[in-house]
Amino acid sequence: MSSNTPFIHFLTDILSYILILSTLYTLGDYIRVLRLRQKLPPGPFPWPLVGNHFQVRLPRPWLWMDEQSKKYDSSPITIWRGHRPMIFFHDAWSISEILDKRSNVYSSRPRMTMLGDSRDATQYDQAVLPYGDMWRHHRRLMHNVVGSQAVRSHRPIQDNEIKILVGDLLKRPEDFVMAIERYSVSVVSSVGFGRRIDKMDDTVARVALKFMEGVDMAIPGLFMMESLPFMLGLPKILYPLASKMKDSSAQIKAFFTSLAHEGASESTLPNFSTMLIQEQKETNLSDNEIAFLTGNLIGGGVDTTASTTISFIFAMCAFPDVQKKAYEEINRIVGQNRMPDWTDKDEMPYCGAIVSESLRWRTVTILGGIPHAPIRDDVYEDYTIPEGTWIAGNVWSIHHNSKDFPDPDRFNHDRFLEERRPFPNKKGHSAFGWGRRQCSGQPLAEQGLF
Ligand code: HEM
Repeated sequence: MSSNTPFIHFLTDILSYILILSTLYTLGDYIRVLRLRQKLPPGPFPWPLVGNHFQVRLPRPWLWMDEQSKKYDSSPITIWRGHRPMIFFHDAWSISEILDKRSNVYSSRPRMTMLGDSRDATQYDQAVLPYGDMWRHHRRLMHNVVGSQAVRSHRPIQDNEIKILVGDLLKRPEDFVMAIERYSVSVVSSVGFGRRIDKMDDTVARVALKFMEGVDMAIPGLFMMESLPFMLGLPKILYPLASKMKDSSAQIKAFFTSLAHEGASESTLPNFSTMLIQEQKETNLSDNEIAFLTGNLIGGGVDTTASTTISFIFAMCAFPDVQKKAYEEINRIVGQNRMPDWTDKDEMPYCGAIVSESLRWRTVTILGGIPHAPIRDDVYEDYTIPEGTWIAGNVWSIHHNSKDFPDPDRFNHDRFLEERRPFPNKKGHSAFGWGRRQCSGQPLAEQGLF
């Protein structure tokens, strides 16, 4: 008999224990999921460990969810990311009931692996911070730079950048996407760091393009790590994405920290970075928080505004009758000798309605942007929603509901002009989210889109 035999026995015993314990854990966990499932809105049957990860139909999961909502005849449906539930609402009224009317409960964020932990953002980033003092502090700082009063001071920046954009579009119409992206980056970079962007090969513009890849992070079914968070700790050789995320997040944070310090010390124009570095002297705002606050201008403000503008151009090509009406309005109110500006807005209802319809027709934050979470267990209809549950709106379904938006695929700005059909908010659409977590940059985005 070999001298290795006791060691081999020992190893086999250990492996058997590990196997038995993992099987028991998986079984116990699955029983917990199945019990919890009975108290939640309906949805497809989850598998052990991975939940519905492999059932979500990509690349457009909002269409699959819409089918599920119809199949179960329910606005809220439950999809499982691993053993954690996500509830997606499919009409404007039920999501508003929860996120607007119960905003005292539903203004936190769920723990997220991709958008939060993998970017080391959970403790520092306003967009994913749990509801609390730090989030309120960040929200107030952001409001000081892109709130409805503050954005008036950015009009000259937007006005100049729009003139350059129009020039670029006239010179090279085939490059319209790049011209619009440059415009969007330049506006937020000027506001954030006092630094204009001339060309798309500028470093800030390249980082902004990288950020655009990040919009998918809150889409269910795309990243296994979201269903199995322990994968974030796996070594590079087993799961390269985890290390890649951590490395690129460290680089992006260092980049925005130095850009903010540079903006505060070198730019002669008033900017957000100057305000934050001053705030850092008076409060305990960390460099990490400054990196995310300034980075959010780029992360939140570039792709959203650029994509909405691009959708608007597509709509004008596909629906020339709308374009004709807008052109007539501009000619009537502004004439041929100057550009429209914000003082004309009240007299240009068609153009205002076209902005709203662009945000509705092809909403960029199609699954509501970032999910909300309740700060405690809550009862909604017959369901008990546990604290921390991922709650989001399927904005594709909400904006394609023919009861609220008849003939929804038609770009019809008249729906924002006519006698308003009832809608849970005054704007008549849900592109900017709900309740206390509604988009911070909405005033800047709307001012720019007009
Ligand atoms: C068309 C343009 C935009 C759209 C459609 C949009 C949409 C959204 C949506 C749906 C959310 C999530 C809201 C919720 O949780 O209920 C959000 C959050 C946010 N947006 Fe925007 N956004 C736009 C432009 C901007 C701009 C220009 C900025 C910054 C200058 C910005 C900064 C943010 C921030 C910081 C949050 C996180 C808010 C929080 O958690 O407190 N967004 N946005």
